[in-house]
Amino acid sequence: MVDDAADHGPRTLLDKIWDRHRILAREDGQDLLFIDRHFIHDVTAPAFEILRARGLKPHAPARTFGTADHYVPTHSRDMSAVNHPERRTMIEALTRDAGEAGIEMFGLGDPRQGIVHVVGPEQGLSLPGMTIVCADSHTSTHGAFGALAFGIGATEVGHVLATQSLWQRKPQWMRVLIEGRLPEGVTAKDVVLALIANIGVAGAAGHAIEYAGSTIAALSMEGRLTICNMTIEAGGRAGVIAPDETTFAYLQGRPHAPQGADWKRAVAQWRGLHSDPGAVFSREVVLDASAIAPMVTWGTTPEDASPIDGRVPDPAAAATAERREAMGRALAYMGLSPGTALEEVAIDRVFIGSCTNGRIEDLRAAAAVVQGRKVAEGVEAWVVPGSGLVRAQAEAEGLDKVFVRAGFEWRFAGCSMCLSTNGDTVAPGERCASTSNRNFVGRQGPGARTHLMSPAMAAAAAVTGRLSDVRRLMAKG
Ligand SMILES: CC(C)[C@H](C(=O)O)[C@@H](O)C(=O)O
Ligand code: SF4
Repeated sequence: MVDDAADHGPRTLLDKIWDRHRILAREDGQDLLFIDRHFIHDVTAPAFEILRARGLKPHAPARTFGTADHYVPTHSRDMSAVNHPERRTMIEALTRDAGEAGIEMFGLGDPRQGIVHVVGPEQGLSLPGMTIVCADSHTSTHGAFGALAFGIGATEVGHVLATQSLWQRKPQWMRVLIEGRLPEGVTAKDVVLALIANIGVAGAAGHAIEYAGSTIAALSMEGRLTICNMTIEAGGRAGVIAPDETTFAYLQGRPHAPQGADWKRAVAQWRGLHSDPGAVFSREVVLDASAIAPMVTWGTTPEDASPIDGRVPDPAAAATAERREAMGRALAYMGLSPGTALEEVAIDRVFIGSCTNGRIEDLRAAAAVVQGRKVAEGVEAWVVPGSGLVRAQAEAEGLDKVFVRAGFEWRFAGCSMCLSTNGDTVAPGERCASTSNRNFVGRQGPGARTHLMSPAMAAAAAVTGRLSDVRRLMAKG
């Protein structure tokens, strides 16, 4: 590998990871990077065709891990519940191809199965300093451990499977500094929605983001995963947080984390994974955590987000004609009128889950709001844990009972209604309070209207039947 670190000045975390993984540099500015970890899921299945067509086999199966998530049913764990031929084919093809290649697979029926971005961290497969790829845009999630993690396309999957390397152009490096204490009822999800509302869906285009500051330092590992997960919604290539004691405590003892003497050596090395004082960033954005309120989206991109105590904005007040038109279209799709108080908007469905907010702390936060309350009349509310292990943990804590008693459906792990590729959909015209990451037109089903928010806010919406300020419910106890 090329090691030109010696005579450098202060380096960023990205420089450090990049330099350690660069095998070759090409004149056009692309570098060949060694890839430590490759995740595959049921949508990746066709990539194996690329290999077969060229007579190739996966080069490093032990660095590759698979899970079935996008196409799996969430009302049952039985393969016979997949009554859609295309979905069944995708799951079966992945299972077969992974099996033949000697790739470990967390399939349907495996207690560790779940959404790829929940499973990787949970199993200790995503570690500081690694390069991590997956044919999925939300691979940015794994950057929360201080790894360089990003989504790749189908052809690139073939390249990584065959060579365990990938040609990449180094992104620019942007720092998002978040300082101060989060107010009561405000979570990592609100922070990242506030950031995207601030910089826009293309705000980090061409950049990898390093998140830093006292707010990030105080966040749990799960909160950090939520923030890195949504980096892609700001157009960022990757989101990274320097590893610290919180990171090490989360990883210690996980099945694939180093053990014993290896653990000690690894932690000693990981402590060097941070941007050096004086390292230069191409951009910096600063956010004041104490000024952030619980957020909800009202439009059809994650940028269309406002504090819950606000109103549906008026396109007439938009800065540009283009934005005015986009807002007008979004409000028409969402069935909302400018000036309506967000808290007056009635909802039909609630989805608590996804790789953004389907982890145990998310379910605990939602259950704390739901406890002793009932799902509002006419609302259909679901909890879809991010993995089988999250589901089991929640059951061990009795959270499933809190949800079921309140009238929620308690489902099995998968992507489910985040993208609806498994058939879990929101009906046309219905409005869904969702803890997922994208509120695009038709994302949760044709004509479905998505409002993004935190798990606690989604729980508040479930029990009131409207978009609601969770802080008020918390005050009542
Ligand atoms: C299906 C997959 C390729 C896609 C992604 O890239 O993110 C999906 O996970 C999503 O969230 O839209
Ligand atoms: S939960 Fe949603 S965002 Fe995450 S991988 Fe699945 S479909 Fe994509």
